[in-house]
Amino acid sequence: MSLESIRYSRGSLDILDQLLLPLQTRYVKVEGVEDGWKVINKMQVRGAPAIAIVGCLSLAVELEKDNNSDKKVMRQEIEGKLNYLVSARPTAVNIKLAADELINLANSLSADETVTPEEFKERFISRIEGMLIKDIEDNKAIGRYGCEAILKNSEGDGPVRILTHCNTGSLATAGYGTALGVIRSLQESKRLDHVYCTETRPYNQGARLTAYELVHEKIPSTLIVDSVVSALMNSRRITAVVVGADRVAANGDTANKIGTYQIAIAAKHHGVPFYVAAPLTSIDMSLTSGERIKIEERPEREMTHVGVHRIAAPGINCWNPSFDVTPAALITGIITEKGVFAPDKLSEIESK
Ligand SMILES: CSC[C@H]1O[C@H](OP(=O)(O)O)[C@H](O)[C@@H]1O
Repeated sequence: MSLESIRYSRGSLDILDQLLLPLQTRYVKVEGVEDGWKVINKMQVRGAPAIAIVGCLSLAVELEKDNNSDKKVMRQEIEGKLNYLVSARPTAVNIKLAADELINLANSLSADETVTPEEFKERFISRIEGMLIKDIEDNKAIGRYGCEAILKNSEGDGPVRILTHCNTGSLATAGYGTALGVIRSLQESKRLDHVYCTETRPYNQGARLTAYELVHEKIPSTLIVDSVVSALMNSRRITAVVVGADRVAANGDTANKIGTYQIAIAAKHHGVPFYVAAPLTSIDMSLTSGERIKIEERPEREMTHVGVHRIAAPGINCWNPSFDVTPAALITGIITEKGVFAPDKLSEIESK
C-alpha cells in the first residue's frame, strides 16, 4: 500500500504535510480554497497532479458547505476561486487544465435551465471527485506502458537499473505515481534490480520523499547526491532514466524539477534512454515549445537553510529556479496513460 498524501470524503479534506516528512507524519485540514492555495504555495502538498487534485478538492469542500441557491452567482464565484488556485504555483499545467474543464462545466450547468442549484453542486463536486479516481487509474496505465517500453528497449531479459529525480510517487499524485509508478510496475514484474534516486536539492524531494516511498515498500534503492549522476552513469549500467513532468509543450519540450535538464544531457552522453512519465493532464498543447513555459522561482531561504539551520554564507546572492526545461531532442519517449510517444508525436495521442 503506497502512502496516502490526500485524505478526502465529501465535505472533508486533509493533506499529508510533506514539509515535515520523513521525520513527522502530520495531516493538515483543508477547509476551503484559501487553505488550498496556502498548502500548495507553501509546498505542504506538491507534485503537478497532486496540486491540481488538492486545489480542486479544496473548492469541492467549500462548495459542499455553500448554501447558495443562485446558479449564476455560484458560477461566477467558482471561476474566480479556480483562477485564484491556479496562481498558487505557475509552472505545472495540471491545475490550469482542471480549472478550464471545471469552468466550462459550471458555465454549461448554469446555462441549462433544467439543472437545479442542488444538481449543479452535486454534478460539479462529483466531477472533481472523479479526478481523484482517474489519476490513480492513469498512473497504473503509465506504470504498465513504461515498464513494457523499458523492458522492450533493454538488452536481454535481465533485471534493470533505473535512475529517477525528484518525487513522482504517491506523494506527488493521488496514488501510485508517474515515474515512480513505472518503477513500481517494474518491481511488480520482478525485473527491477535497483533504483537510484537523487536528493533533489534544495527541497530534497528525493532524499525526503522518494527515498521514504522506496524504503516503505522495500524497493531496492540507493540515494545519491544530485552531482553524482554522471559518475553513476559512467560506473554503473543504468538501463534508463525515468522522471516526471510539470508541463510538456506540444513539441515534447518538458519542464520538470530543476536538475532534470542536466540529467538528460548526461544520459545522452552515456547513451542511456531518458523517459518522461506524465498523464495527459500534464501536457499543454497550447504551447508550441518549452521556451514559453513560466519557470517558478522560489524563496532563497529554501537554498540557504535546511530547516532552521543556515548552510550558506549570509549575504551571498541566490538564484533558485524550481524547474528547468529539457529539450525534446534529449527525450527518448513520453510515457502517458495512452501509451509511449516520441516527443514529436504528441499530436497523435488524441486519436488513440
Ligand atoms: C508526478 S510528477 C510531479 C513533478 O512535480 C515536482 O515538482 P514539485 O515537487 O516542485 O511540485 C517534480 O517536478 C515532479 O517531477
